[in-house]
Amino acid sequence: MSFAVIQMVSQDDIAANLLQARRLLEQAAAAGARLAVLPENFSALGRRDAADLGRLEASGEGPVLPWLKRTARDLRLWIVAGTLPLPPDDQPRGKPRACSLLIDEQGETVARYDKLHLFDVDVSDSRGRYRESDDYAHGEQLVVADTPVGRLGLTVCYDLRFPELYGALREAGAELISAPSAFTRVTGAAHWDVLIRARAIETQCYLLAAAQGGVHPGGRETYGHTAIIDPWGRKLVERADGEAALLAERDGVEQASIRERMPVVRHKRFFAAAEPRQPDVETL
Ligand SMILES: O=C(O)CNC(=O)[C@H](CS)NC(=O)CCC(=O)C(=O)O
Repeated sequence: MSFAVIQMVSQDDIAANLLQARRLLEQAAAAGARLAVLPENFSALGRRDAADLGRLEASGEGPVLPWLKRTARDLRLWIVAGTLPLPPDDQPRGKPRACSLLIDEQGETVARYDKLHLFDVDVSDSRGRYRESDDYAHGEQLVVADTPVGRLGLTVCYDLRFPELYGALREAGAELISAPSAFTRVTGAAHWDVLIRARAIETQCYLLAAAQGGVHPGGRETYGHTAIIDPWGRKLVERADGEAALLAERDGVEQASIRERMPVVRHKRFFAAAEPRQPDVETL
């Protein structure tokens, strides 16, 4: 049972990004992938109109959700739709979440994960001030779902720095974890490789790390290095930058053997809170 990670160099033109994504998903499906992970903000990168885009999609008039449905069905492929801005289901006019949808091969949405940790960070480079929370609100729960390649835990990008989330996904039964990303060049060069391998090793899961890799509008550069890491921490595939569809296969027997021979879940002595903490109360 193989799965794919897709690397893109998304721009601010949604139609062009969807064409690029379609080509890469076709390659993945033709090579035999049953599930493919798109990168963070695959459909639009470098725009500041997340609220408008999210409301448009929620109203059913947006371009991305119907495209996802159609593509999954045409290619008979499960898709982890990187991220796209979407308001909460029960507040169609609310602030968008950075939302990672899991679409099945019939085109139905079977899970929705809203990015828990928002990237409000001053990176030490010339243009490096990021305030994701200006445009997005954070999510509030963990999400795992069953897929044909195994039980999947969903995460996004900056989440990679919060191992408690990954530990909780493992305890919720995850066998694979998706991490669609758009790491900055600077932080990626310093930390990406260690973060994705550490999350795979400590959870004994396959890490499906699908990244943006190249130059985007405004000269912003992402680190790329899309990869699949196996539960022993081996890098099965990797691409430094540019468009790519990379495949690997799950070895469930080996994964079970690693978990049995090194039963870290049973050895655990410190426990993080089971639920993410509630949204911060605004104080003056
Ligand atoms: O804003 C967009 O257009 C796309 N979204 C992103 O790039 C997101 C939020 S700004 N990036 C990250 O989370 C980078 C994390 C990172 O680089 C790190 O943890 O070091």
